[in-house]
Amino acid sequence: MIQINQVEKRFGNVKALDRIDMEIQKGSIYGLVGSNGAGKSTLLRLIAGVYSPDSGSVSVESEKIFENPERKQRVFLVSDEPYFIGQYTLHNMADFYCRFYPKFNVALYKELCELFHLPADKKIATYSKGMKRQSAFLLGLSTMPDYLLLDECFDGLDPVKRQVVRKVLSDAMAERQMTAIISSHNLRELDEICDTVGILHKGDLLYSKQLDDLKGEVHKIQVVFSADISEEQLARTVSLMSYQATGRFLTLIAKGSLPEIEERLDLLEPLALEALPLTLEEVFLYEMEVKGYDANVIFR
Ligand SMILES: Nc1ncnc2c1ncn2[C@@H]1O[C@H](COP(=O)(O)OP(=O)(O)OP(=O)(O)O)[C@@H](O)[C@H]1O
Repeated sequence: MIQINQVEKRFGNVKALDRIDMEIQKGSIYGLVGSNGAGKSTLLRLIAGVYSPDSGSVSVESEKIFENPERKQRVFLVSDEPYFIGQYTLHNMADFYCRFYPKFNVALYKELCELFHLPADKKIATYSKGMKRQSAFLLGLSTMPDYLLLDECFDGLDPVKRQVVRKVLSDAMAERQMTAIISSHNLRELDEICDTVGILHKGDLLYSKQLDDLKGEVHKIQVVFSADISEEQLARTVSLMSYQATGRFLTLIAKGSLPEIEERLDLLEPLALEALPLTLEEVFLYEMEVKGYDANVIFR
């Protein structure tokens, strides 16, 4: 498990992280979302032990990570700007990593090269941006980390490659309880991959929750009543997050368990009632609006 307690990190007079508390369970795929400058890379670098916090603590399996070579061996950070040596091919990079990571898994590396269809004998400098990101990901995974930190490395991957990444990550989790943290600007990209999501905004962790819990808590319901029902009346009936009316045809977003919401709305004798699925993006949007944040600022 990764434990982050009251972590603060400043760069000069910029407070990149402001007393963050967070726990990331072993074996989970945690999505870290936030706009530019929210503090995602800083947080990942603190977890990887690249930075030390100005105050608070970052622990991996109950030991502080900074200046802890043994713990650092178990964490691998794939940077948002992956670094490859000058004229190296992917195979050259794999040989390089082999020297520094005793657990580097050559069989897995070769399997991943085939899965991603990467020309491993060509210079990485000639690869596209997406190919470089895939290369950094597969090299990182081949070092067999217990904790793989991925800084925006899926942004811009096509849907087929995202599926491959998802499968490879879930295999690693099933086989050896690997934990992954993926940062992104894009909730949609994380929806399919992650089981837990946290939102960072201007150095604050606004939210951290398991997706199943989150999606089970917020519901979109279309309902038609025979009589006029006011917003106030609805708000007294259910925990109303949003409300739109077109005549007597209402679309509401409500919080709570779905059977309970439906039962309560039934008391108002609707002519028709239907619950519709919400995307993760919509759920966050409503949650953030209720908390008084402008979701358009957070997710752009
Ligand atoms: N090495 C540094 N020196 C000075 N300021 C920094 C440094 N690293 C980060 N910052 C500042 O800390 C804040 C958080 O930056 P960070 O890179 O963690 O955000 P981010 O969420 O990863 O952003 P992006 O999505 O744009 O990559 C920003 O205001 C940034 O300018």
